[in-house]
Amino acid sequence: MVVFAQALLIARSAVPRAKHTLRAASSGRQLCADAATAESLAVLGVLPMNGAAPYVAGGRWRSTPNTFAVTDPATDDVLAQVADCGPQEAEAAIQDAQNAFESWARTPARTRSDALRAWHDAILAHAEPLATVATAECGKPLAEARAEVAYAASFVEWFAEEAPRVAGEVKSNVAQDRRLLTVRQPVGVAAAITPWNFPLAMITRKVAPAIAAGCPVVVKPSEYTPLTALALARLADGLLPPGVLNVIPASRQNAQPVGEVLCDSDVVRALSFTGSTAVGKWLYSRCASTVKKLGLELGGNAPMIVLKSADLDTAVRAAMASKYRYGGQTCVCADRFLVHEAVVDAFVERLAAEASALKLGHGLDAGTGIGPLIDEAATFKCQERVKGAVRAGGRVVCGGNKPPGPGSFFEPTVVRDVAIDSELWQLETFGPVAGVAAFSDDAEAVRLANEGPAGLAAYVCGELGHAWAVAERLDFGIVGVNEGAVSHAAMPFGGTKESGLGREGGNHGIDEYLEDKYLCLGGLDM
Ligand SMILES: NC(=O)c1ccc[n+]([C@@H]2O[C@H](COP(=O)([O-])OP(=O)(O)OC[C@H]3O[C@@H](n4cnc5c(N)ncnc54)[C@H](O)[C@@H]3O)[C@@H](O)[C@H]2O)c1
Ligand SMILES: O=C[C@H](O)CS(=O)(=O)O
Repeated sequence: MVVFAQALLIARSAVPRAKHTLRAASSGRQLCADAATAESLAVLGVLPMNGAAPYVAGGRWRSTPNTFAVTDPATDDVLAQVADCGPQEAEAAIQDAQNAFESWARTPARTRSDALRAWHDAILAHAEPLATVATAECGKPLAEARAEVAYAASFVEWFAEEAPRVAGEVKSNVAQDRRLLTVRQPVGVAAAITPWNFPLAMITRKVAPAIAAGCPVVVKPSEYTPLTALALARLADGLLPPGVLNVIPASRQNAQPVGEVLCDSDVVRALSFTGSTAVGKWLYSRCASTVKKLGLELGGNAPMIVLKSADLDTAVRAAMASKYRYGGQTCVCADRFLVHEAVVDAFVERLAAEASALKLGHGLDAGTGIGPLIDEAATFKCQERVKGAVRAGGRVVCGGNKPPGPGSFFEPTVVRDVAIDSELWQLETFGPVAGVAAFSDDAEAVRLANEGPAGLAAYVCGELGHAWAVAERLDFGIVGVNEGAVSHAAMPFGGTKESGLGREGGNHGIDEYLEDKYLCLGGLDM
């Protein structure tokens, strides 16, 4: 079982970054401008149709009249054109999924398990091209992308094993004239709307349990990372029946119109979303009209409490593993550091020294510790949050700037003496910026950590008994104790408060796609 290892290590290989185009044997049309990505897409079988990467629905790869561009955030170069699905394509994909539902629901669980296992194996067999495409689209260092491939595959493996274990129950001791049974049945067609920051794992964390349960899925990936989603789907070709896995990429302009179709359809019985809290709230309200089963994995703003009893090496290691993973663009990154006044100077000095040592660069280049943020808006947000924190009395210890040149980069940054009412403290920044505030009293640290609408992840470093006592008082779905890299397919992932609804992964992740049906067998004379 894969434990999600922290991948801040230097990327191992320098994938050649020659500039030439790959011309698909079939159409001879250019798909991708970047050599490493083009070769990877070819290996994965994501080849152009009418000059753009096609989408898949009902087991058929199709093109659309319109396409949208996918860019490399490190260079601002256009990587490829991709089919731009709108409401019409979404409606058709839902119907394709519905057409597949009855047969897939009746398929023996072991058969569903075997199909998922084969997909898992195909993903791992194509780990390098998958990682390369993911890095090209979302910018994460190749080492982290490789780790994400393993993480994504671990969800497919986990739910391949869960599929045959779905079972009902019988209560035979309630009454003489009846037997009471439950069976667990797939809810029906599921929809998944996913973010760009884990373009593989956020899809398999939804699709694997749905397919294991017997639910066909329509996936709308992020407009930033559609090629990665299409590559995953291509690897499922021939392993899943037509219509079980449908991927409908859409441009930013089509995201909401497609979302409306998915929400308004009474054929879609479950919708699982991972992304910002604002969009999650919109989907929550839009799904009310059809009362769907809803899974929401939303925004974070994680506190990390460093207690007086903390071991400094452990605390800094946990901070680096959490804060600067994928340049701080994960929903579980530590953002708000509450550090006991007795250790804050030493902690800040060590953290700034290690953060400053991270090399900015293209994710495919060896030595890159932090790649670009996803777009210019993300770097602007970081810059504004740092400026605001300084205006409120904070002090930049390292970083704090967008370096000159192309790409949406931002320096790994530590700001200390951050005001609790500053936006850097109050809001999720989603960048490589650590905000540090000192505390003197543990109860005050817990109060500050629990303040606000975010309840996804929290961290606490200290002597074990001391840290555990604090951890149990934190109002979050996930708590790391002396550890900054906590996510694992075997454990429930999700948040309290406005960080979401439901849990993904673990022993109950498949429940999101099942209905319990109670059957009463009466008229027995025993
Ligand atoms: N809790 C988690 O597991 C988790 C994981 C990853 C990211 N996130 C959160 O996601 C955010 C960053 O990801 P993002 O920028 O992709 O989020 P986002 O909400 O902007 O986009 C997420 C997905 O929703 C789609 N979308 C956007 N507006 C939509 C609309 N009106 N209707 C339908 N679909 C719409 C996007 O196209 C994308 O596919 C951060 O807040 C982060 O904390 C949470
Ligand atoms: O950011 C989103 C992911 O859920 C974080 S993790 O890879 O699951 O830790």
